[in-house]
This record gives sequence, structure tokens and C-alpha cells, in this order.
Amino acid sequence: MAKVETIEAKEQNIYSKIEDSDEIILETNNLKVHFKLDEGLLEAVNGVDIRIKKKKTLGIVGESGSGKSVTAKAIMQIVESPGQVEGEIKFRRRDNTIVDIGKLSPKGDEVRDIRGGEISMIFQEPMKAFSPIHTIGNQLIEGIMLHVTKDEKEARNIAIETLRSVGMSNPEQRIDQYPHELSGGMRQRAMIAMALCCNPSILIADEPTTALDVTVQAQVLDLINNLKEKSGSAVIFITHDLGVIAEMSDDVAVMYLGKVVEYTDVDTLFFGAVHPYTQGLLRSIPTISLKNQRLESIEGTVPIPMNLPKGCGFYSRCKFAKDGVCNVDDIPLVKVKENHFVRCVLAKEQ
Ligand SMILES: Nc1ncnc2c1ncn2[C@@H]1O[C@H](COP(=O)(O)OP(=O)(O)OP(=O)(O)O)[C@@H](O)[C@H]1O
Repeated sequence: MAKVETIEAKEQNIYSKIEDSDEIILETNNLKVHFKLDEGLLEAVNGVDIRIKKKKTLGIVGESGSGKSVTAKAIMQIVESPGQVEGEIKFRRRDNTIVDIGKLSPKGDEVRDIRGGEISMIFQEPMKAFSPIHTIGNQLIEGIMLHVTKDEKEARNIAIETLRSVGMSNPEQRIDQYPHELSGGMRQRAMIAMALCCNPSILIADEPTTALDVTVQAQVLDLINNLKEKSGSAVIFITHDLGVIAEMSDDVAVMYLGKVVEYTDVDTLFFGAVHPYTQGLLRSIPTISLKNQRLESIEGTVPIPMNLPKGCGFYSRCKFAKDGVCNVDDIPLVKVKENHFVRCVLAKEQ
């Protein structure tokens, strides 16, 4: 087992920084999103550091409630009230200037310019992305005219070509249809077209295939992979499904209770995971060789991130948890080897 360096990751400057690497297009540093509720302070995202690299996909995986979607919403500056965002969200704009999205006004011009134009998002449910009272074309053209060209005819042509590129048949006619007139798979394609029509530097896909049947799911995943190759965009792919992570990701951040608990490249994740939570997720994937055996699942559920005790967030569900060791202080993310970081005090013993 690799030797664990027990110095806090950040102190060692384990990640290269956006200023030092042309490869990095977005980085978050100590990103926090808290909701002040009547019941107490809900710490949905609690100190997340991620790096998004050009032409690469970062998969974010974890069970429901681990803070994946709220992390994405913070990057887009679309966290609902009463959410408060803290920490840095440094983004390399097309002109190579670096802005801290977290410091921009969520309703200001610069955020609007970035959102939809340079960073765009696709959701699980396409009806969320479309207005039901306007045609697909009107909605695509509006975005293109805001970010790409003021010429309506040119914008319509770009919209048609983008619909064609995502595999929409008959785009010249489909463009004038309303969202409810399209099938689920076609609506998903239209939403991807809307996200891509301005050629974003980053595409955030939040469980984009969960609601689709298996064949359409595979087509949509292929589409995202192909478009990444063609357009050079980076992708943040959010899912609870490790099978999809294997297919889509270059790097992976495993999230639990608002924190990244393991961060590494996709091969190391599948063949050398160290965190007990990641290992539990891996044991719950069905495989052909395990066809007749019971799958293990991680007992219990992700707690609500409110009034949390000190120590490891996974303590209450961890098979290896040690009283007096894991429940004393907050656990830092440590480097186990190059490009592999784990938040577990027992990582060394495993
Ligand atoms: N608008 C909000 N107000 C209050 N709490 C919220 C809000 N949005 C999210 N949360 C809480 O923040 C935590 C993280 O939620 P989030 O949606 O990011 O989880 P997730 O990992 O994306 O899960 P899922 O896969 O179910 O979407 C959860 O406890 C959730 O209940």
C-alpha cells in the first residue's frame, strides 16, 4: 500500500493551480454552500476543491444528498435562496482572463455572459430547461443571439446545425416544434443542443440520462463524449452510477456529506480505491461474474448535513470506524500517491 503523507493536502499545494497550468479551466478552492434554515445550518457543500481540465471529464459521484448538484449550481451561480456560497470558483474565460465566479453578482452581466455562453448545464429533466410556451427554435435562437451573433438568420442556421449535430432528425422542421411535441429522447437531445449551441468551455451534465431508457441513455453518453472530442469542451459529469463514471470520466471526485472523500483518475478509482465509502460503492456495482450472488450495499443513508459531530462524515456507516480516532477531529484530504487523494485517517492501515 502506498505511503500516506499526513500533511493537509492544501498545505502541500497538491493540485496545480489555474494560474500555473493552461490545462486547468476551472478550479474551486474551499467551496462551501450553506443554507440557513429554521431547523439549523445545513452544510450542503463543505470545502470542495476540484480542478476541471480542458477536453477532460471530471466525474462527480456519490449517493443522493452528498452535495453534487449544489456544487454544480454554485459554479453556475444558480443556488436557490437561502443558500450562501463561499470560497473561490476561479474560471479561465475565453480571452484567458481568470475571474472568480463566486465574487460576481449572480444577476450581473458577467455571470449572464458566462452562464449559457461559456459554462452551460444539462439536467435530468429537460422540461426544466425549456419553457413550454416557446418553440425549441425560439429558445435556442435566443441563447445564440445573446452570446454568439445578433443576426437572426445566422442564429437560426446555427440552431439547426446544432440540432443536427446532436442527432435530431429533420432539424429544419423540429426547430419549430414545442418541447411537449418531442419524445423524451429527442427533448434530451434538444436540451443538449441548447447547452452546446454557444460552444461552451465547460458542459455540466447533472444525471442527464437517469430518466431515459437504456438505449437512449447509451446514445446520449456517446453524444457527450463525441462532442467533447470535437469541440474541445471540458465536462463535469454528475451521477450516482459508477458504471457511467467508468464510461465517461478521466478524473473522479467521490463526494460524501458535502466533501470530496476520494479524488483520482478513473483507473485508480476502479483498481485502487482506498476510502471505505468508495470501496462500498464499488462493491454495490453488479458484475456478470457476481450474477448469482447478493450485491453488497452500504448500510444506512447519507445523514442530513446539519449539526454534524466532529470527525469523519462516514463514521456512522463505516465498517472500519475507530472510536477515538475517526470521530475526534475533521479529517484532511491527504495524498496517497501522485494524483490520488483520500480523506480517511485509516487509509494508511488499509
Ligand atoms: N434549496 C435548498 N434548500 C435547502 N437544502 C437544500 C437545497 N438544495 C439542496 N439542499 C440540501 O443539500 C444537500 C445536498 O443536496 P444535493 O442536491 O447537492 O445532493 P446530490 O448529491 O446532488 O443528490 P441527488 O443525487 O439526489 O441530486 C441535501 O441535504 C439537500 O437536501
